[in-house]
Amino acid sequence: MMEAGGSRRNSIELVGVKTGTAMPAEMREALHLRGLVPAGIEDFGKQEMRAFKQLMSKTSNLEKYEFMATLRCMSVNLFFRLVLNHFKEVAPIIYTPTVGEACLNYSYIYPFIHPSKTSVGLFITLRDTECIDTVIENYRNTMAQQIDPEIAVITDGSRILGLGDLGVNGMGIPVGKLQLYVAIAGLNPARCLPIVLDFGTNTQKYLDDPLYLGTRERRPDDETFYAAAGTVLGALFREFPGMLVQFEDFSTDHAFGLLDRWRNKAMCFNDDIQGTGCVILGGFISAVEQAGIPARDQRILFVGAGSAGVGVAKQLVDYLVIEHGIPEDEARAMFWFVDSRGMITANRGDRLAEHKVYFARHDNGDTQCATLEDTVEYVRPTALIGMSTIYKAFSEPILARMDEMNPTARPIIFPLSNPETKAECTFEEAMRCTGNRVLFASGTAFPDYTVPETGEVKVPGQGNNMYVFPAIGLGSVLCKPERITDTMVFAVAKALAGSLSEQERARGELYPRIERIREVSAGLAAAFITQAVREGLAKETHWIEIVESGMSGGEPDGAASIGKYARRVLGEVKRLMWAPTASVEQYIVEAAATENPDDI
Ligand SMILES: O=C([O-])CC(=O)C(=O)O
Ligand SMILES: [Mg+2]
Repeated sequence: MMEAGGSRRNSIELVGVKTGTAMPAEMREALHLRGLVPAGIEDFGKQEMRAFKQLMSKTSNLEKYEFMATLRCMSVNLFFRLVLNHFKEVAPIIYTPTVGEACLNYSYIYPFIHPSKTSVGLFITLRDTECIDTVIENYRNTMAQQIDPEIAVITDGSRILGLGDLGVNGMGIPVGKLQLYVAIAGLNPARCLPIVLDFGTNTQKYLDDPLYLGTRERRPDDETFYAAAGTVLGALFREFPGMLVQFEDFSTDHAFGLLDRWRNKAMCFNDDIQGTGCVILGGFISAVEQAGIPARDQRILFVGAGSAGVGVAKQLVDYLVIEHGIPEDEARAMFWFVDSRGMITANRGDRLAEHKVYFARHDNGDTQCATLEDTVEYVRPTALIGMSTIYKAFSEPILARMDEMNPTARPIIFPLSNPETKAECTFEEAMRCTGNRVLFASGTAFPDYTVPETGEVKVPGQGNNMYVFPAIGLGSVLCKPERITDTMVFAVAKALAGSLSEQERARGELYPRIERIREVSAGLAAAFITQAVREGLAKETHWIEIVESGMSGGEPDGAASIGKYARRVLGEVKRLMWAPTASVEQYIVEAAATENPDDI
């Protein structure tokens, strides 16, 4: 096994380097390392402890992010063991909120070391789209063993979180999302492809910044954008048939435009529209169940009327119609919106953007509310949903009013803007101002809150799409639906609400504890696959058989039985999820079998 010479020897050396302090004695001998490395021979657990200690010793979150990014280049295996085994601490570093800070600084912290092959993503400029086949060929040549990617997360950096147009710096988002795909959904890291469409930026600061890494020009017009994006997507779907594309953080119009153009043609979804909608719906279902008033008595005030907010509200309407039998007109009348000009009404005097018309109020008579405060007094909401990216828009007086106005029902307050610097309020504020009664979900991660009087620790719900996109993606990658339908996404939202444990429910939580996210995601993926099979859209016949074997027992039809069918699928989903290798011996066997140990 240890003979030297040629690429075999190189491969063994690489394995040796990758195992680091875990390198077995005979490998050290064979590689002539006697005297060159410390004596201690460790297992992976020890390495993980040391890495975690080093990580935690960094004082700023950005330093922690950089540490993780470097670790990822050095050992995929160690990186993911750290993420998986310390998810609660590490997720906010590699993902939101720190990833936002990392994107803002992307051009400054870009590493000097060459990234490991698996972390290579695609940076595609407008010029590159003219020779897209070469770009894909180049990517292929970097891939070990020529395995095709099974998922791409793609952005053009034009609307990164709530931070705006960051251009190429937005690459941190597809990278971070895919790291969560591996940790949460067990996708193989070697088969994940982050892509940024570097078509320029309209942010002058970057155009003027000598260290900006992207294309130094303004963004193209719509026609050029759609043609160029179409060239890239067409090539990706052609070259990697069966690959899932997740659209991420495109400016709102393009997000909807791309989704409309591709959703019926290929396996794709938009995380900010469908993923965010799904996770909010899941949390909302749980909140409505716990609020203490009938669903149809909810009065829901949305703050921020971008198309994402409106899209989310429409999903809530569908839910109220389908699950609570409320007629659509009545369900729609349970919603109010506030934008920068105040409450959205049909007679406000301005021309409403197309997407706002559906929810514009017609029953306000002469009343117009110019501010959120006025609208709250007028609507007397039971639920306040923030998608405004306005920091502290839910001021303490507004939160206190939500408490006073809802003496019997528990107020629902969802500050969903992201990252923390854009959040409408914090968990601590919402708890304090509502006598700890709030049913809370935020877009960013907030710390736990200890109730001063009782010492009870309250855990904030994180209505972040990380609860669902990994499951939608995993489900898609496994059963390969011809397309991803709203009803498949709806099945995931319902399964998410259904995934709360007895204790979580008793504590008034709206989402399962983050530590359980991998297990929960497997269940959600199973619900997705089951629904895809039921809709006749799953192309992997393997799943059709498994789902049908579960259905053949004569169980009742209908959405409520999805969970039951899904359980039969769950075992198979779990079996197929990737996990980092825990034993050094196994790792060496795997690494020796691959051309490129960087990938494991
Ligand atoms: O990345 C996140 O944390 C959630 C998300 O998709 C966004 O805010 O665009
Ligand atoms: Mg996003």
